[in-house]
Amino acid sequence: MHSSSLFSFGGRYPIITCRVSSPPSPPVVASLPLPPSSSSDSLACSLQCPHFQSCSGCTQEFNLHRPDVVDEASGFFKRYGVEDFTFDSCRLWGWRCRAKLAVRGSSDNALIGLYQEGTHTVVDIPECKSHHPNINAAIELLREGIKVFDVVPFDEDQGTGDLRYVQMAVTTHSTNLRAPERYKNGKVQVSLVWNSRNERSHNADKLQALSSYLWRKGGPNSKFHLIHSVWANFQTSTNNIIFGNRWRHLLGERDFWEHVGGIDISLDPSSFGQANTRAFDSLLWKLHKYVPGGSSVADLYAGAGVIGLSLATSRKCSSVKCIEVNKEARLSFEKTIQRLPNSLNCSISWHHADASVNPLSWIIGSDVVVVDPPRRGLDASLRQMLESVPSIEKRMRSKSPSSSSNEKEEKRPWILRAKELSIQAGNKLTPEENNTLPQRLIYISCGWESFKEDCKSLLSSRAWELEKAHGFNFFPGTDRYQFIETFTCILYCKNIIHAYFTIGVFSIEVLAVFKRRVPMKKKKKSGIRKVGIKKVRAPK
Ligand SMILES: C[S@@+](CC[C@H](N)C(=O)[O-])C[C@H]1O[C@@H](n2cnc3c(N)ncnc32)[C@H](O)[C@@H]1O
Repeated sequence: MHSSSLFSFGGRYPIITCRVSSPPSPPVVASLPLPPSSSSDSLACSLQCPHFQSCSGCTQEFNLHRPDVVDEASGFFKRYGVEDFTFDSCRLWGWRCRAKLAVRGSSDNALIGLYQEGTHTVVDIPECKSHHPNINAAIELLREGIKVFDVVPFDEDQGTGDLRYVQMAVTTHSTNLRAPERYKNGKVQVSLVWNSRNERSHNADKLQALSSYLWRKGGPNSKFHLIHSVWANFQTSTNNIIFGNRWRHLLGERDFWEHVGGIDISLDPSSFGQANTRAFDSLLWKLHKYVPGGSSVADLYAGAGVIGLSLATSRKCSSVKCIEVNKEARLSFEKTIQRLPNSLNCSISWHHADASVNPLSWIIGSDVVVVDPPRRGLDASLRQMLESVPSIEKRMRSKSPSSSSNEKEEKRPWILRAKELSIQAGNKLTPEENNTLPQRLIYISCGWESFKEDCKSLLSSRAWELEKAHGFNFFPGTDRYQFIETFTCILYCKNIIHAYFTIGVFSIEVLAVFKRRVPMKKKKKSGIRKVGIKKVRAPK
């Protein structure tokens, strides 16, 4: 039983609960609207992690439920007319269900963790408080296996060793368990990033031995079933990119299922997955409210299409079009659609395409466009197109129906290429073509700094106005400005010159809803001639 200290903010604030105990803890759903902060709250909601300060993962020790950026966000949205910004503090510990960790050191003393800020020194983090507890348990099992089979951790300077990184992903979706038991009993998919070209390379026997060990000690026939599956990724490059292109499923279940936003989603180890599963689920349910039933939706920066597919199901959309540049995500999309309800009467498509190339072609015919870009924010061409939606619409209206672009044979090569790689699903096979442009834009952002710039730019175009904004504590404890090396490959040269730039990494994920701005009608001239008005000074 985990002792907890519950406290509440009386009066105009609803109850917020925080737990003092270590993870695992049940979901902590708080907020709405913003909770105040006091010194007792900050202590109760503190990280209590032994690795704080040595590990670069977390930078905020206290007040996890209310990161500093929340005040800034609330002020920002108020300036743009949103008075009721809300913040959901979500689960504060044990929230990370997906972690990529470097493996360094020696086989007797493997260091499995993150880099120290601004360095390439790996800090071991066996008791990380952000990790789902079963990730920490799987790391310990891996550490044992490394020792038993003399697996050599990677040496960055020499480019030698066997194991470079490990990705641990937890699925909390076991329907064999009662719902409250599922999170705690999450199973871990382990992906070992192996320093070789393929499974036939010289150190392949160690890979085999290590994965069998993990399965024997943590698989379904062990005392504590911890491991969902084991995968290998092969990477020999000298740059800092974690994964190579070659993946192999070694042991356990091949498919990895999670349940968010009302649907089962399949996530391959190679495709993008949210680290904070429960916070993402909260965001999706909030998002559903802003999409009218029966809408046509364009989901840009779609990954495996989780957002679009959850909307298709819950909002009974007439069409959903997902656009994603990483072709690896396609497989997960294909699996996910197989588990959607048969009754779905929606035209669903996924396109392998760059949203920044001719972005208009992706949003035309949609009522709602959802964008979920990486931390750097929207691609400039997409933002500019969204800003010119009113003028594009005007031009389209003035064209005669016979000259409509839909009736022309499509010749643009980037559209043709994306069509070749697209998947069509759902009962309704062809979307009803029309030339409408979206009335609503929903921006999901993991990059607060870039979001502010995009938001200011969208609003100053006078095409959009802000309707609502919500914040979610996706990465509790991580608010900071981070130094990023610009030329990572030079680390492997002798006379290293490090070049850095800073980016802000904030714990907040923003859901901002924009609606089309209704232009003010020009007043008609009344025909009455204006006569001069003499200003009369008010009597003192
Ligand atoms: C923050 S993730 C969101 C993924 C997805 N919406 C989800 O929640 O699972 C951003 C995604 O955008 C994709 N991406 C990046 N640049 C892109 C571009 N120019 N066009 C299309 N997709 C892009 C990335 O591959 C990544 O999958």
